[in-house]
Amino acid sequence: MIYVGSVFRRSPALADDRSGLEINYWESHDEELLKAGLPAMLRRLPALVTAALRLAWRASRADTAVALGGNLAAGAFTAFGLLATSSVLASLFAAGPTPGRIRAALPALALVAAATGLRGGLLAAAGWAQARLKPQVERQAERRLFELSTQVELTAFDDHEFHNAMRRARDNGVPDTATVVEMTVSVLTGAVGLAAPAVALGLLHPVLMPLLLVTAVPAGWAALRTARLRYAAFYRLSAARRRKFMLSDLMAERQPAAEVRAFTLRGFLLGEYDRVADLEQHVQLDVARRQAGAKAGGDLLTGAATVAVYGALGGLLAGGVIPLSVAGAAVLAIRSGQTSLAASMQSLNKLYEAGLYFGDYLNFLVLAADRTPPPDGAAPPAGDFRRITADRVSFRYPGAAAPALTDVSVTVTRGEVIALVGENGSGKTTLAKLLAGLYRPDTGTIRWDGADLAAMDGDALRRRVSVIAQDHTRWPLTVRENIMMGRPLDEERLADATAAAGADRVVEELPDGYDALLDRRFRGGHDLSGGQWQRIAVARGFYRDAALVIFDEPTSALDARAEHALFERIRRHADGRTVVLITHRLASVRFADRIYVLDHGRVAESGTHDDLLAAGGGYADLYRLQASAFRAGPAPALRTDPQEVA
Ligand SMILES: Nc1ncnc2c1ncn2[C@@H]1O[C@H](COP(=O)(O)OP(=O)(O)OP(=O)(O)O)[C@@H](O)[C@H]1O
Repeated sequence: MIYVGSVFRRSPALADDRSGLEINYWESHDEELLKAGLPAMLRRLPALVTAALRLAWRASRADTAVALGGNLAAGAFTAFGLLATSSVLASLFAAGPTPGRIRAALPALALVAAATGLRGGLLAAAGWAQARLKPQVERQAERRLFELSTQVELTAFDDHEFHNAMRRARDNGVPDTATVVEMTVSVLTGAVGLAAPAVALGLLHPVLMPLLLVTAVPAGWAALRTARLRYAAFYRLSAARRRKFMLSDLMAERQPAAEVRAFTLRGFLLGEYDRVADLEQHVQLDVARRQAGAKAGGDLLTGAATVAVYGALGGLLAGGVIPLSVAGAAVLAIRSGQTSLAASMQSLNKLYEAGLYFGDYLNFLVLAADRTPPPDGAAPPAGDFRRITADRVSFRYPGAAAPALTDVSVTVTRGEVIALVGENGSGKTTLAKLLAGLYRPDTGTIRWDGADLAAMDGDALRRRVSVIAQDHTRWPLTVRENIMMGRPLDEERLADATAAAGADRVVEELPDGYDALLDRRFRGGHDLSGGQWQRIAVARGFYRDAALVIFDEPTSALDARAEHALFERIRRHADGRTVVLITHRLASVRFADRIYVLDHGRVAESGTHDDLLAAGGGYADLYRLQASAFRAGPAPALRTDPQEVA
């Protein structure tokens, strides 16, 4: 079981039903983050703001400068406008006839109007720059993620921790990267919007400044508490949400639709859905209740603080500490400050929350960089290789209890056809992937003409190898793109590869030929049968101009005629390439130059077909069993003792 329970510690009655859908064990360190208090959160902010500004700067210097500069300048005009307002009020409240007082107030009034207009213009420019930043930052973050996800070593995808980190970074981290930048600018805007009236109040009378700040504490506490609760819920549900996505795919996607019906899985799947949805609902209701409590508490305290501030202002006025014009300007400044404060608290709330997801994104970048092979790998030997050797190679998948390969040694000489046979799970595919440089051995070495694969540039090596995987991908692309696989178009080679794989008839029968889109989810898309798809996959292998071609069960879905034609082509070394062939059809490997029989991750036997038959081991046993299927009479019993077979 991957998941361990924790939320039900508080509600044991639900434990039986919902266990297995809880927080993942590798997320336990994040709980520390959730428990962090307000000071810890505020301590986190400078790092967040710095990282966000760096990202924004890299995405667009001009937009970052305008967004920040515009807001700062607008803040200065706010303070200036408030001071000018105080002057206006002082003129209006002065003694004398009304027309004279109005005339005296006009210059200050003009300044207020100019400051307001300029502030509006600056805020509009800053807002536009902020809006332009968002897509640029998101694109940059997403591209970086895809650069790394397509570059990390293949074993990273077998590692649950990495996989989960990648999902979190992709699903939440990337969108929240833009939010972090957006909210950072908003928080800075809010801070300037708060600082401007604070400065204006300080200039009007020093005692007024602290009054504004009194209202900040309760609103800030409520906003941050709400964000923490929401984040806690996200973490508690991350495994459940993934399960729900999987269930959604199983119940509403085309591919499994037939099996859902054939196996009458509907009830089972809906039951699973209810189990996950129950947990989700339980956690969400719990969070909503606690968020409502936090908000109500925050509102109550903010209200009390506001009453206290206005009371204090009244007291100062009554005591003659400040004149009426200053009190009037102070009311406007406090109003303006409170509006900015509310906005910046909301932004702070969002920034903190998005910052946690953004932290996931940053963590993923570090994890992925650790798992990316160094870029300074050596080039594979020039020209065709003469020999590939695997020497006492062992390999264990991440988290697997037993090694998939132990002390395996094989040799592949140029131009040979090498067959890997053995029972299910004996390690054939794993060995083929190691030979192709997709995995690196834990111990032992694989060499191309003496050059160690471990020190070689992975991409350069893989350009020389063609792997037709057993579970090949059905790319939602056109037939042509499915065969070319990113290589440049060469019409003659395309026609050859298609014919060699027996895919020419498939292409002929499609109304759009090579241009047919192989995905029924799109308009005009087509689907192929399993065997037709396999022919396309084999054509892909032939199209690639590779020195080594690895066919992993290339004929499992082919009809007898196509299978025969393909093996004939491989047997005749039609294109002079070296082939590693994995198959369970022993009749088809008789012609191989050498056969390796794998058993529980070890090489149990090796040699030519005749050698192995003469040795009378497991291969001979299985071969006779398969051959008997085409003869009349009962199948021979499988013998476990090789001596007996001989
Ligand atoms: N991604 C993986 N993570 C963990 N274990 C794996 C993974 N892939 C394969 N294994 C395990 O490694 C062992 C060898 O698997 P491999 O796919 O190489 O066998 P195979 O001989 O190709 O089998 P088959 O004939 O069924 O294709 C098996 O025990 C399998 O369960």
